[in-house]
Amino acid sequence: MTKLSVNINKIATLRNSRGGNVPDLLQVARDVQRFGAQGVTIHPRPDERHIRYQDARDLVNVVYTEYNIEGNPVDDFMNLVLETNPTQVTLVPDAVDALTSNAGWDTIKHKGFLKEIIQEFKSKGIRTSIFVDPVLSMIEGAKETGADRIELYTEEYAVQYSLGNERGIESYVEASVLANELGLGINAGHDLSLNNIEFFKNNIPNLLEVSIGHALIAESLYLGIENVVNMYIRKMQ
Ligand SMILES: CC(=O)[C@@H](O)[C@H](O)COP(=O)(O)O
Ligand SMILES: NCC(=O)COP(=O)(O)O
Repeated sequence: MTKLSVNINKIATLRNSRGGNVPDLLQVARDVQRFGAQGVTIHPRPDERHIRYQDARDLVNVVYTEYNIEGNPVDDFMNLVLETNPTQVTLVPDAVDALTSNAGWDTIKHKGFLKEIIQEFKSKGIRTSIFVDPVLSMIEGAKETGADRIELYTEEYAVQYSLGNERGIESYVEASVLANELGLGINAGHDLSLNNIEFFKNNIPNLLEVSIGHALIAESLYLGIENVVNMYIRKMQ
């Protein structure tokens, strides 16, 4: 079964825009789990533009499904993850000023760095995932880092699918076949949506988790968040 982990970054974006607590991030986290989501994802960035570090702490007692914290492993992020002890940490090579995540790790160039960090998280019982492009050498490098899983960076898939090019899935299928052979778990995320999720899910062998936020929250403005969560779950059955 492919688990849906709802990324609630954009709930925090809306909340922060007025400085108060509307929408209530913790209540949305409770509700998406009640609606059937099997996980909650956050991506606290150094500038705390949406998710604040305190949100990550507050969510520890709210998330009873799978808690996934994503981010660039700078010292503050490392300390936050070790303090909150989530189900999973997903390492993302984001620049501090990046508008959003826009690249996977070079798992060959950064193998030593990643190995050390991953070992530290694993020693605390935290499942580790690294954000990668669907490039075979990067998948092989990911295995060398000792990561439990990869998260396939799906922006390019989403772009190609939106242009009607279903062949955009091919590199992701090849990467997934290799990951399965290497014993790496497969997660995926970035720009997945109600429009493209079914084709992706049906073509990726042993896809364990998708983390979806931006499109899901936007779609919920029209269709309602409970309805949208269940639409994703039905499309992945
Ligand atoms: C790694 C990934 O693709 C998501 O975490 C994405 O970075 C969401 O971040 P924003 O919500 O800041 O765009
Ligand atoms: N890891 C991807 C994620 O958490 C959400 O990405 P997006 O759906 O906001 O593009």
